[in-house]
Amino acid sequence: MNLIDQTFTRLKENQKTALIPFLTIGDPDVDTSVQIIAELEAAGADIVELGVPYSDPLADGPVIQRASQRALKHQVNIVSCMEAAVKARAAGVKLPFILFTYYNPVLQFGLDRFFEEVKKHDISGLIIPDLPVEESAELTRRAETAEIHVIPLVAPTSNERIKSIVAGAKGFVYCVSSLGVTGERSSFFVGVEEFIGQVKQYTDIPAVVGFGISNREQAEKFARISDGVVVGSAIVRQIEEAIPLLQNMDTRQEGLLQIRKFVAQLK
Ligand SMILES: O=P(O)(O)OC[C@@H](O)[C@@H](O)c1c[nH]c2ccccc12
Repeated sequence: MNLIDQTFTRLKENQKTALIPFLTIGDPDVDTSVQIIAELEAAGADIVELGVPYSDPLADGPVIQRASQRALKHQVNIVSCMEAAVKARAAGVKLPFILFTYYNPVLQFGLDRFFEEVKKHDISGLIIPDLPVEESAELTRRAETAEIHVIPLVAPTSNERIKSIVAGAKGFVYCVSSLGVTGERSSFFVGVEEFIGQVKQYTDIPAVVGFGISNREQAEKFARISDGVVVGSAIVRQIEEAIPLLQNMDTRQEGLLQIRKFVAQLK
């Protein structure tokens, strides 16, 4: 059974909601990312999104754009991100890994080789926000063969398309809480509760909410109406602010603890 499914089964039995952090792998470097993944688990994360840095992150706000730029400075690519998953697993991290990547790096890599590598590197799920509709059938078919879940994203404006987007979906459905790009927000799409209710009508798999969630109050609000909450930019900002501490051996532990504490208070 896919690790993502196992995780949601366990959470459901304990009436808990998933906390799913996102981080850009290679920011500030891959080995630090591996250590941060261990901190995220220690802080109570249930699943982690491993972000592949990309030069043209259309759907990302400034915080994740800056993180991608820092990672790309030392040529972090899709394989380094998969290697980070293996290193984290070797370090004892039990969390399911979702590889988050734009479609272009996958295309460059080639689907055959991509799925060989993904399978070898203990990846349980994929999120590809700009996956072209005409490509999704082929990619989903290959993913299913490799027992990897392609997580669909639904937006508040998806309306009648929600049914077709979530039909046959595996893992969970990623409900985007607001229009626009990723980044901390003080308000969300007006009808976001109804939107999540709509999604849950069309599917039995967990409905997870992301975009803009940056503090405990917001996380609690969405945890009450969904099966999981994704937090990215707020955590990536914590990493960005901790970089001076992380890059000095004397203060590295303090930097890691700072990140862990921020995530723990979300859980
Ligand atoms: O950063 P936020 O606002 O907390 O949103 C989660 C988001 O970072 C993560 O899931 C993600 C990063 N880049 C994306 C692009 C599209 C959709 C989702 C994402």
